[in-house]
Amino acid sequence: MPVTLGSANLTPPVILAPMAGITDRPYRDLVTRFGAGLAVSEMVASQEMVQAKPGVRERAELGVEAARTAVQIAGRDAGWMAEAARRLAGQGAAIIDINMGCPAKKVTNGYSGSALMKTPDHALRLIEAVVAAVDLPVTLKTRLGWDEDLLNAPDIARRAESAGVRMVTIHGRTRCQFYKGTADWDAIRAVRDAVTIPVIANGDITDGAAARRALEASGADGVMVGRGAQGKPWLLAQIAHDLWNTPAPQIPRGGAFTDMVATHYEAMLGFYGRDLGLRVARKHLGWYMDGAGTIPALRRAVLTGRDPGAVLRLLGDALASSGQVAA
Ligand SMILES: Cc1cc2nc3c(=O)[nH]c(=O)nc-3n(C[C@H](O)[C@H](O)[C@H](O)COP(=O)(O)O)c2cc1C
Repeated sequence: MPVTLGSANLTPPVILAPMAGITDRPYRDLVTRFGAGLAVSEMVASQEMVQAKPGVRERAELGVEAARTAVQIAGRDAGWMAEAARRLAGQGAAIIDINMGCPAKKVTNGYSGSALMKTPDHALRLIEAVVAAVDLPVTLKTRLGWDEDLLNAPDIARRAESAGVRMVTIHGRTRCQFYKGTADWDAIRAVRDAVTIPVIANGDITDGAAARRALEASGADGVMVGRGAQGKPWLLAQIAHDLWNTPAPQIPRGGAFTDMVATHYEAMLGFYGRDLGLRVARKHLGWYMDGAGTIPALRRAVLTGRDPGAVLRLLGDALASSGQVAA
């Protein structure tokens, strides 16, 4: 079970997936406090970060659990990527992760993200530049390939290992699948067989049973969980407990759940400021209320509220009258 990368100890090897607009500092803090092995930041566009474009700095800002934070960088230019990695290392990132999996057209049209899988020689030069730029472990996140005709994740992973990459995470879909269908955990085994570094399986892992099946199918060393943890920041610790009998997380119920949600909400307002904080918070509040079984009218009132103080009061009422809290 132990996975270590330099001074970073990823035990338990259950990792919060990078998710743009979601895995910001307040949420990573919350998930790592429950007991995740590592949390990966949402992707930071390397050039924009180095040029200090508005809004980019906050996304990379490290949380209190910096030792358990990987910062993910995206881009297609080796120079910008290396410089971004250098600066993030200076800010205390424990690990630099390279994005080679994002399927969004606005990213792939610029030949970044998963489009790098179509130009592996170029991708390797970029990886080498990042590895040379920092003393930290560098990791890589890819998909199985661009499409069914180019399933080159094993080859890229093998070359990345030779270039000094210390761990690869594979989302078990191709770029052309986007998020459709189901993740193919069996296909990740070819990557496991191609390298000696840790391999992490990702895609559609939503509980301990799915994590166990993903590990059996892929032979991977750990799992990465994204959407399944939305509204359930304890899920990664629960998966680790189910698989490796690590301490069970205290899943908050009743007033403790309301307190956790309120604290997360206030952390988002504090981190982003009032207006942007409220916009970002709506996503998380919606997931919490879905999980709590909040009745639609109360849910609507919370999600359309404009005054942050009133939203907090409405949220307390909505959760107090929900099934989860009453249980
Ligand atoms: C809203 C959203 C944003 C995402 N942003 C990123 C990102 O910034 N970098 C990245 O490598 N993957 C990103 N992903 C992909 C996830 O990291 C993960 O690979 C994918 O969601 C599959 O895992 P899951 O089924 O556990 O969610 C994103 C996914 C979602 C749903």
